[in-house]
Amino acid sequence: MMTSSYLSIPAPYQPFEMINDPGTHSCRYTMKASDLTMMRYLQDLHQAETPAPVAQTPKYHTGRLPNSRAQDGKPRLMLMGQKRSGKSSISSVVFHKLPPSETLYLETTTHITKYSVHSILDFAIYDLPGHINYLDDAYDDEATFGEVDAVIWVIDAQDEYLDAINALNRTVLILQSRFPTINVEVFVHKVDGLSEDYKSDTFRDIIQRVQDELSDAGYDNAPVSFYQTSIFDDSIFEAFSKVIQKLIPQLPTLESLLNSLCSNCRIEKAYLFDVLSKIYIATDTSPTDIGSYEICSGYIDVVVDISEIYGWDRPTENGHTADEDTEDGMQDGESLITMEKKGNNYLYLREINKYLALICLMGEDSNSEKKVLIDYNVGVFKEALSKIFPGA
Ligand SMILES: Nc1nc2c(ncn2[C@@H]2O[C@H](COP(=O)(O)OP(=O)(O)OP(=O)(O)O)[C@@H](O)[C@H]2O)c(=O)[nH]1
Repeated sequence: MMTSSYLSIPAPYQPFEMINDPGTHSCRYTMKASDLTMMRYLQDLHQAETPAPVAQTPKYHTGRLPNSRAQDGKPRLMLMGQKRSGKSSISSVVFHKLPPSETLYLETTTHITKYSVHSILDFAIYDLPGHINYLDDAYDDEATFGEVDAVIWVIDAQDEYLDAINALNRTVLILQSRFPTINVEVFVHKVDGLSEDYKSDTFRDIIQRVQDELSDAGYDNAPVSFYQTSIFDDSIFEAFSKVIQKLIPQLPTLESLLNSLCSNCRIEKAYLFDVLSKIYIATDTSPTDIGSYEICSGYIDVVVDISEIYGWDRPTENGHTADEDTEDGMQDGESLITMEKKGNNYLYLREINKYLALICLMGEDSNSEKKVLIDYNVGVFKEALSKIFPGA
């Protein structure tokens, strides 16, 4: 991979495309329909901010956070599962950047541990000790689950998992009867040590056992999803991204903005990343594959490392920077990287605000000569985001 990375270069703000006119041997500038489409999105945003009401009840609640007693819009997630299934390792790797190999030395969790994540969407993760049965009569369900938006149930796929499934089934049935709005996210974890065949057999078996139990109890449409995860690759970040996305009320708006950006700028895939956690809070609706996520997340690692050396203070809300010597015009970090093996393809990164970065895998016909136009459309996208997340 050859890099042509130019961090810290201010993005030109150019709404026009230069068109060569062969008849007159002259150039003219024209505003493209694509720009107008993005403009229209921007103008419609005040309506788009709240998802349109749907006739049928959605399968998942999409961020209205019905359990939040505090009404602060902050999602609360709970990590549950048998002891040694990998709960603390997951939160340490994803949110504290602990190298996966060092999770070997993590001590058993003895009390509920809270991790607060400060991002575009502040959220809290509670790590529950695996040896305590919270469904026991000694525990108050309302106090434990009353404010939770999603339960992440971790199953160790390398271990005997029948007990874990029984405990999960009991929990899901109680949640369905008492807290039906809580999303249950099952992480079939530690799949790194399994052969491909055994991995997919185990995954299918776990899904089947949970679904059978649910449909026997009459809950055919329970909000339960399954993921194969491991802390030794990007699968844990991908799974967490999908869990968090379900709790973002603005997701439909973000997706339609990204779709529009992709079609107007011939982008193959666009991700909106929370830079520090490497969780993507939205992507366009074209099919996702772990390969493109891995390329983008690797790119973020490189950019974060370089920014630690060459970065600058971002302007605060009143437009001043903590370090007033910062050059004028350096508002957004941006970077391009060329992937030699993939012909003309390149990756485009643009900082959106102090938490978010947009990363795009550009399509074949979107060569870097069109960068001015892409910059312009990304500028419009960024403006739209500042309306969706005011104050970010
Ligand atoms: N192979 C493999 N091992 C993992 C993975 N995730 C965690 N582990 C290992 O699993 C062991 C238990 O991990 P913990 O995170 O302490 O488990 P826990 O669920 O928090 O355990 P309790 O605190 O007892 O509830 C550690 O030795 C980790 O290194 C994974 O994805 N793959």
